[in-house]
Amino acid sequence: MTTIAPTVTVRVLGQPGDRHDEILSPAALEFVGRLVDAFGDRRLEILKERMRVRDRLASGSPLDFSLTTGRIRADDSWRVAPPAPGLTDRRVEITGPPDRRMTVNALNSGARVWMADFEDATSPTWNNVVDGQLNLLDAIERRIDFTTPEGKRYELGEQLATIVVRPRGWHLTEDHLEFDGHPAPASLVDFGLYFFHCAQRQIDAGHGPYFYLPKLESRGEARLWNDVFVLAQDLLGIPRGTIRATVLIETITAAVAMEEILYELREHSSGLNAGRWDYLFSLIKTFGHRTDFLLPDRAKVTMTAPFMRAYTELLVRTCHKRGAHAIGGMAAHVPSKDPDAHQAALAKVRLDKEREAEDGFDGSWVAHPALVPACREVFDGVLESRPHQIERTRDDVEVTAAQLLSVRRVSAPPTPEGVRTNISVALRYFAAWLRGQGAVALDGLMEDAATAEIARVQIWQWLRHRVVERATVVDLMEAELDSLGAQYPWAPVDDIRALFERTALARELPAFFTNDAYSRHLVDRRPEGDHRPEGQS
Ligand SMILES: CC(=O)SCCNC(=O)CCNC(=O)[C@H](O)C(C)(C)COP(=O)(O)OP(=O)(O)OC[C@H]1O[C@@H](n2cnc3c(N)ncnc32)[C@H](O)[C@@H]1OP(=O)(O)O
Ligand SMILES: O=CC(=O)O
Ligand SMILES: [Mg+2]
Repeated sequence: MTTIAPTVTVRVLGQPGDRHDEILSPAALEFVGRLVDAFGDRRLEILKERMRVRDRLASGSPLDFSLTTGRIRADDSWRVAPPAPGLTDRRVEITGPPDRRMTVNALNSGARVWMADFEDATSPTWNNVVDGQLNLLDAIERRIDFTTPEGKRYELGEQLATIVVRPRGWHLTEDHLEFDGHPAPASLVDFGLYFFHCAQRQIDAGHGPYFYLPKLESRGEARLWNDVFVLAQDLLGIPRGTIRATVLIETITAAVAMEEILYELREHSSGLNAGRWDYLFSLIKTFGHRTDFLLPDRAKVTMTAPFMRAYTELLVRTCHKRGAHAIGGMAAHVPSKDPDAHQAALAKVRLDKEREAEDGFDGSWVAHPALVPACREVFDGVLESRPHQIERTRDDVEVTAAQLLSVRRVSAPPTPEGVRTNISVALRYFAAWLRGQGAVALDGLMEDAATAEIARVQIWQWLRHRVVERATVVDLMEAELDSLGAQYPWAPVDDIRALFERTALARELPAFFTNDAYSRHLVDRRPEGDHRPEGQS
């Protein structure tokens, strides 16, 4: 146990791993402790406010752009900070968890930016969290090169992507670190450890400490992040305004506060990203009880649906009006070893990126190195020698809250195949997540926490509206669990069933499956000081 001046005590409850002490140094923990001390209570208030808003919307309050912040939207004089070094040209951004191989592969991929992800693509086991930080530090120090036992060499090239770290969202805790007896907010752990170790190193290397901020639900959450940035910079003597953060607009309540979110973070903002998968999840979670929000099979809800177009058009307009980058989202198709399937996946990704580039986005996300060239070619075609198209203000775009919510136009009951697919995806993804893998390719699609959330909340919604029989879902679930158990003898089938029952089949819809699964399955509750490997007693 360490005491952090003047009052905060920290306990590291996670089992020690190789070189973890380099990340969990007393000075780094003191720094995180100061952030927790300053902002822990405000985070709790924010979580309560989320519940209040959710209850209000569930009981019929209308969702709209706020009247009280109308002056922020009407004031044409403010802009966000200019693009920071390494973030001017963002035409291709690759995303992925910061595991060691992927860190090297992503940095070498030819993408301009690598979004190193502790949120949707990471299952936050203690090892993944601390090793991820170590990999980032090693990559920045250029000491990450290694050779696998099979003889495959991984080494950083000359032209590397700019690193942008996505810490976990405000809803999660890091239970392996306790400050004054309370689990630490996971956001502050991921942000704080990276900032402490890497901010100055990134500045020295000609870039800076850059972040993606996930799952924000309001302007107040953006203000909280901005205050975290101000204190973090002050504590380390780094000039204010050095940090840059791109906010994912991936909740329906954030969609009606995009401009306010940019405003709160304007000194540190590097734009907005259209996080389409969590956005769909948020729509179903918020309005799933309403029959006019009955969405069809997941595969049928595409980015050309009018309510999704309203969302992306508004995002581009808002960003460019304020001098900020608008970054596109993730097309879920991933490369395949089958040549025909591979070409089909490439064509779908290309189409998605073409629409984004033509709509005015300044760059977009890909999930795999083999997709970088397709995205780059599309944006090269539109941007030519310009680094972005921020000057293309979309004054032609007018989006109302009603358009963002015009789901009824695509509303339809699911097909039997759609039901089976969602059950199968959710269960197989849960199996991977419980094993420590936060992103997987299933049936040619990238699946991560956001896409799996859609799968499970759709099942909940279809049951609630009785467009699917409970007995059918239970039968399909058992059949899928049987095949999962046969294919992967290691899969904890009973845990996966119980997780699905609690998060998809229960009457009340839990806000995130990850809170439940984390506290039951990823938290290592062995007594402090018991450092025997897991499974040995
Ligand atoms: C909704 C959202 O939030 S989207 C953002 C969050 N989600 C993500 O970031 C998912 C990113 N993508 C991935 O994690 C992976 O591409 C997966 C899991 C979907 C597929 O990974 P794999 O099954 O390993 O794919 P595959 O076998 O084709 O990989 C080939 C090589 O490319 C590498 N690779 C694949 N995807 C990535 C990536 N995103 N970043 C870096 N390297 C990658 C693999 O490590 C592998 O390298 P190796 O040959 O040196 O071992
Ligand atoms: O984080 C991205 C998303 O689509 O969700
Ligand atoms: Mg997301």
